[in-house]
Amino acid sequence: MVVARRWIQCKPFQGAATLECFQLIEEELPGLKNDEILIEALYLSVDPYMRVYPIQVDKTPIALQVARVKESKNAAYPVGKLVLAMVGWRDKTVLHPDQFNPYYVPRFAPEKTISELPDLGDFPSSLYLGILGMPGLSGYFGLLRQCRPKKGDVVLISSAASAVGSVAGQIAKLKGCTVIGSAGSQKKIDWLKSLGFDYVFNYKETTLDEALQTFAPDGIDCYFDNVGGSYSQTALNALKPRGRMCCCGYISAYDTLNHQLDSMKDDLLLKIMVNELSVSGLMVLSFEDEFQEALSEMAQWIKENKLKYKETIFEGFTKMPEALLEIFQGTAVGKLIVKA
Ligand SMILES: NC(=O)C1=CN([C@@H]2O[C@H](COP(=O)(O)OP(=O)(O)OC[C@H]3O[C@@H](n4cnc5c(N)ncnc54)[C@H](OP(=O)(O)O)[C@@H]3O)[C@@H](O)[C@H]2O)C=CC1
Ligand SMILES: CCCCCC(=O)/C=C/[C@@H]1[C@@H](C/C=C\CCCC(=O)O)[C@@H](O)C[C@H]1O
Repeated sequence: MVVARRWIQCKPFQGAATLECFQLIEEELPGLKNDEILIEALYLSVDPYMRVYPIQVDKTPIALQVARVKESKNAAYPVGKLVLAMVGWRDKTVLHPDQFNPYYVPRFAPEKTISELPDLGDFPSSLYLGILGMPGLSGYFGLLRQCRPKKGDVVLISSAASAVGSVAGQIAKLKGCTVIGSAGSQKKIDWLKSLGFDYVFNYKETTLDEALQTFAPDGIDCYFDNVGGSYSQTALNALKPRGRMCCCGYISAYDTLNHQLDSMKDDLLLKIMVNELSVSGLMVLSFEDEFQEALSEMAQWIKENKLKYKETIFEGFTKMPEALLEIFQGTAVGKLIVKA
């Protein structure tokens, strides 16, 4: 008989989570059926998103773990094999390696519970939960694909000492950027300096406004957001024209909520992040080099009656103010023109 332990959330979150919200329980595991395996956790990831993830399995919060096969009735999973398993806060689990992931949500969790460890060479297996796992990949793709840093750019990273932020900031350095990072303790500040961050500050002692006045008086080119809220509003305001922002996290809010994010459903940054929205500002003169090509294409569409137009023409130069007011009264259809 194998006894497993798992944590359950025994009380609802009401504001900041407390230890009393969790209870450790024991349960006897069933014997293995054909093709099943018994795995034992070696390392479990602890991630901010666990506080708000919409699914628990029998009240057990989500977690990815590095686990070792302890018993097996599946030739493909011999005893001793290491796997990544999204089985939650459990120390031992009996499962079929191909089972559907009970924590599955499209875009948020994979369909399968078990996945292979990446074949990357001789690294401690715990790294596959951090820098060589989801957090590291978040820093990598969030910075390179969404911030798109260029050599010489000024890049701001919030929660810069976090698993995600520390990767994003180091990659920004590798790309030749000037990197500003914030964190909440001197120990983290010292670590960031050792990583080569150009400027670091403790956001609990220095406001972002003050830090940017000193470190980036001309503004920033990229902002890698891990925190949301007023910090991110300030960072947004500091972005230069055509600056880029990655909405990666909103940790300033997770532990202030009841279990779900519903109470923040209209928050712009949260919606952009969770729905992975691409939002871009436009000032059309930025496309001036392409105007001739665009006008030729539209002229051809008009000739082919594929693109149509309307005009509302006010007669006489003296009608300018009346025409402008008309725009906001909105009764005229089509482009407003004054025939002088
Ligand atoms: N979009 C995605 O796919 C992913 C997004 N993320 C997000 O990245 C961010 C970092 O995650 P991860 O690296 O795993 O985190 P870590 O657990 O490594 O670090 C979290 C840090 O966040 C800071 N923090 C905690 N509470 C607050 C608060 N109320 N206000 C401001 N900062 C706070 C603390 O550092 P300090 O206060 O010292 O800065 C804490 O150490 C999170 O927002 C997370 O949701 C993570 C993984 C994937
Ligand atoms: C707003 C929740 C946290 C978002 C940032 C983050 O840490 C993402 C982590 C993902 C995670 C999905 C997490 C939560 C999505 C639930 C949001 C909701 O609408 O309820 C998972 O996909 C692994 C990390 O990439």
